[in-house]
Amino acid sequence: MTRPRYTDGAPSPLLRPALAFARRRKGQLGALAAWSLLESVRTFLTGYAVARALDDGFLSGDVRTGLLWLLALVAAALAGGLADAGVFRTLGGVIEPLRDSLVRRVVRATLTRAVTSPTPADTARVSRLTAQTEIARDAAGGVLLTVRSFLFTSLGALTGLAALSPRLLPFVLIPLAAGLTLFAATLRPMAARQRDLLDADEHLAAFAGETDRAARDISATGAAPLVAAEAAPLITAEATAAFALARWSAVRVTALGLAAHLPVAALLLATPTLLSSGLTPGELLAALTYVTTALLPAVNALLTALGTAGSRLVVVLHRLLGEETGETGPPGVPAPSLPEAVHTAMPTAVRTAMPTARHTARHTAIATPTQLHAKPSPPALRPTRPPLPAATLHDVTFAYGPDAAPVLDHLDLTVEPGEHLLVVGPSGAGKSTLLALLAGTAHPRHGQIHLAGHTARYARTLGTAARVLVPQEPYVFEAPLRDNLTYLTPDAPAPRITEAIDTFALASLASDSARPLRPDHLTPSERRRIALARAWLTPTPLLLLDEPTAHLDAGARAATELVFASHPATVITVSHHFPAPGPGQRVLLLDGATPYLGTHAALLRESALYRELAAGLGEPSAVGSRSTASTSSWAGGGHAQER
Ligand SMILES: Nc1ncnc2c1ncn2[C@@H]1O[C@H](COP(=O)(O)OP(=O)(O)OP(=O)(O)O)[C@@H](O)[C@H]1O
Repeated sequence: MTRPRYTDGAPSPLLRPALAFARRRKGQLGALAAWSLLESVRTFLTGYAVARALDDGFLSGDVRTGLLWLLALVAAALAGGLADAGVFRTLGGVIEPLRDSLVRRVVRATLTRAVTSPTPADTARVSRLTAQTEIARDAAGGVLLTVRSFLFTSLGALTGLAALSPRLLPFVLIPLAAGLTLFAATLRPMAARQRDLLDADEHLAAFAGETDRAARDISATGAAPLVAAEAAPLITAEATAAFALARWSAVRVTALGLAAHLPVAALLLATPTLLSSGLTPGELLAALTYVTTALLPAVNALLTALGTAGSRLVVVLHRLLGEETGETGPPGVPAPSLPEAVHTAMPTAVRTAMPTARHTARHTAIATPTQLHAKPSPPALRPTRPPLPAATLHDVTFAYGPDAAPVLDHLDLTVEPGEHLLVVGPSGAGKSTLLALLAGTAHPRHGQIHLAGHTARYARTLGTAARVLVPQEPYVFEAPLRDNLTYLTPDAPAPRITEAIDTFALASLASDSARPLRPDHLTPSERRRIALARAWLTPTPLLLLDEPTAHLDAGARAATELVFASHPATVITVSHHFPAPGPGQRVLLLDGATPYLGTHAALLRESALYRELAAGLGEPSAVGSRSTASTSSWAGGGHAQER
């Protein structure tokens, strides 16, 4: 799934709100700095008092002076305690308003979206995001506390080192700077890797959940190999993301070693040189005290806090502030809610070869009968001007297996919105394969397929909002007729369901509304009519019908052809039977080597195979009548390829 790639770790999107917040809280931040300065004093004294106690006191035989400096150490510890109390008291004044501000922003954004968005409001969003503000509050508190502690502890320690002897500074400053630089370099890639891992984990978990729920359907249709094939890349993606994150974690450990441990080693190694150049034992011990009791823990805490709470804070703030601007989903489509994210990873075999039980937020309100006769408006895909083609295939090649001969070979095709395309051809020519590619259940070896501008792979995650496939073997499950019909549109209004039952002559199966259907007791015609009615009930912009009239008697066939002929969606129908192409209606003839696209009349003129099919398999009356009615030129659409 393509999300907008927030460059996690990149401060720019968060910097402005953070600075604005800091400006508003200048007073509290000033108080925090004042208390923290006391912490610097404590750190300063921690080393300085040790040096003086040794050099001026115990090593010079002046025990009293030594004890006085030790007393200063105790006073420093007490001052540190005071500083800690002050810091925690002041911290609340900074962090609580941050939480309040985030909650306000999230609620405002959610309510605004609920009022302005045509899609149903996701009321769970408020509580979900309020929980995220709590995470932001905790993480921000932790990060602020640790960064502040590091800065003021370092200030105290470095001032102390400079006061003891400026020669000590390079032994600490150089490795510290190197370690922190290396750590900073890991922030952005590591945040990105963390996000990758989170994404991969979410996709895999959602896929596993849906697979579990769809287990019955998967086993009923023998779709297990397809599901396994779909799971494999998700598992690989998660493993790859975890390895990448582990590699960056190793770099981070190196950074910690450089910043925190190398100064100790450097000081120990340089001890002879430092002592011989005039440094006193007290000063050396004080330097080691600064490094081991102040700097090392502060650096450790800083890197750990930034690596964990910091990353979490960046991700959560991106989500919260992205929520406010609506930047939480792929560009060009509405932001996905959780059910859609789940639907995204749903096994395709269950989603399209069989309809899914899950109704996603992308489904718009069911069209009324009058709306059905209006111009189609794709329910979830944002309108664009000029309208995008309903479907395009660009240089598409597909074969069942790496060594198999291609079923479709470098096929180009453009289907305009609202167009009704008929696909014909001899058995095995690849008609069902073409529908599978459009539905996203098969993927081309080469070339691109788009539905309303979205790749077929992505479009399939939109479910019925992108397309509905009625396969050759319609799927009916053991449940009452109504459940079977509303499988794709659970909130279909009762009058529409009644209309579907009438239109597809299903009244005999609806007499006992609570009685589950027994799929094995249904005739092929009944199964097909149920699947057609189910598809007809959806407000999908693209219907893919594979042999919709197979097994139907003449009356049902005529009714079906009529109802789909006036359907406002783009309809691509594969049929051995010629359902009387209308004037100007384009027909795609697949015959393996040379697919032809044109009107019925043009194909009759140009293709012997088409004439043969029309004469042998079609309905002579329909073909005959239409052949005189069709006056459009060859390849009338202009976009399609005549090959
Ligand atoms: N799952 C599959 N594995 C391997 N080959 C397949 C598979 N499905 C179809 N084929 C082969 O691909 C070719 C195209 O099949 P497809 O079902 O798309 O043709 P079709 O034109 O729809 O045929 P029909 O009109 O008989 O339904 C055929 O040779 C078929 O045997």
